[in-house]
Amino acid sequence: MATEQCPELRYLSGLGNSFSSEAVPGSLPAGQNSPLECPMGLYAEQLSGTSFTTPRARNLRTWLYRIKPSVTHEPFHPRDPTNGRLVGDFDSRATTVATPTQLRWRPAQVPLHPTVVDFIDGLYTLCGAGSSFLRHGYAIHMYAANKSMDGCALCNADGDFLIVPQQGRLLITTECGKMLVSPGEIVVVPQGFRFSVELPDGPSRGYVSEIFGTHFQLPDLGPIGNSAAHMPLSIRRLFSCLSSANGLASPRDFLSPTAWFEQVHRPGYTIVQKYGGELFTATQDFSPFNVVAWHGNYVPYKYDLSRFCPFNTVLFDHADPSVNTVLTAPTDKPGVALLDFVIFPPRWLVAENTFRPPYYHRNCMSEFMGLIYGVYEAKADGFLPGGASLHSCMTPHGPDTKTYEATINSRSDANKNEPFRLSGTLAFMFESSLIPRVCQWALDSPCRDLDYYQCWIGLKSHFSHGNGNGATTSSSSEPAAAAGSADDEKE
Ligand SMILES: O=C(O)Cc1cc(O)ccc1O
Ligand SMILES: [Fe+2]
Repeated sequence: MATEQCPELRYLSGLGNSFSSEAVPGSLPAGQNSPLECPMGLYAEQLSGTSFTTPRARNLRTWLYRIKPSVTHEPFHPRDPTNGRLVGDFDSRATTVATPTQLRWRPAQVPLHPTVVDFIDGLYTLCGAGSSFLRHGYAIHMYAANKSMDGCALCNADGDFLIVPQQGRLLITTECGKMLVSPGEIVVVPQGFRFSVELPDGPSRGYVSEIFGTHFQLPDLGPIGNSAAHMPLSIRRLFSCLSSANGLASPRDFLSPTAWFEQVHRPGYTIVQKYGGELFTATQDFSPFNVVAWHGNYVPYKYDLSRFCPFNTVLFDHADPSVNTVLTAPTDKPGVALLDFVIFPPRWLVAENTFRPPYYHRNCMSEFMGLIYGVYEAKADGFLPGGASLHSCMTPHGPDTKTYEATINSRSDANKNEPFRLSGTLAFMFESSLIPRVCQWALDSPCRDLDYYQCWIGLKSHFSHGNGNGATTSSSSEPAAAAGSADDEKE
């Protein structure tokens, strides 16, 4: 359905807010959640995103006022045909393997007519860790689809979906209302919401991260938000625009839907329940999008990544990518994420005497990357929009040979320290403290770039010792000439 046919697309602004929305004035009960009789004869139903006993600051739940309750359906059965490429439990060796190899995939071909694939059948897992049953872990999926879901809704009992469309818009109908999500935006559909995905542009593909047992939140701003807190008041006044808790993603740019419902008799309407990574179906004779009013703080939301206010170094050295975390799903360990969603948006690079592309590194966290458009700053070749890469725990990675050589060769340019605007690019990373196991079908995929390692093989030694004889010793008493000249340039 095109947007022009959706004048009802209106949003509520703010992340973590308690919202109220009614599609018909007067349909929301006043002053209580479950009156003896709800306005207009509606049923009250609570959807809990956290345990009843979760402390108030993190407690998430929404009250839905609907024409018929969700429970009115036939029994669940394993779905036939099953998708077969979804995993919710990575502790089993049946479908996944451990590999420290650097992995990269070319973009998946979106199925072509006459093959028809909707969002449910087009969704496949690449890797993940932990278990949806144990409420700890995550899965990384991708989707490639060419047909709107019709007569069915998906309900993910396993976790929250963070969907990153790369090609084609998604018109997502949820029990809270509708959202239109374009490439360059992301959408979060929390655990348990029934939703249906239409493809107004036809062929579509994108990335999905799924988290088990927790929810996304904004990262703390720490010294970014409090940067002037320790300064004298007079200075703080001067910098008043910088001293409040701003920067990165702002809560008001997160948009949630407004109540929308349909009252239709739909025999054979199918609820597809993703439960433990497996799909089950149950039929009912009405649309699940029958919520006339709702209130609460457990809601789907979308976010336009161009609203993100990136931070970076303004003098020297390369900031760690965590500086541009959009959303984080925490673990119980402070500062250690179950899954961070980080972006590499268009921005100014201004660091002086600095290797500006990402550094070479090995990370105790595991990094899955995707590219929405443009060229990623560490990969001159081979990492394409719609493609993906995985560098697991302690697997070395960094700029490809072409990027390294181009950067190093620019050291003699007169303008090497000039500000440079990185434009027309949007990459992202799902970064996790849990080590992923990789699905066998992802390793065997025709999209797998088996030559990925070659992008670093050409990196040659630039080591120059000064005495020209090429002999190497375990230590040197000579000062390093290159380091000395670098220091000279600093001030
Ligand atoms: O590996 C990557 O490309 C992601 C990344 C980017 C960066 O600027 C610094 C560290 C890092 O892991
Ligand atoms: Fe990295």
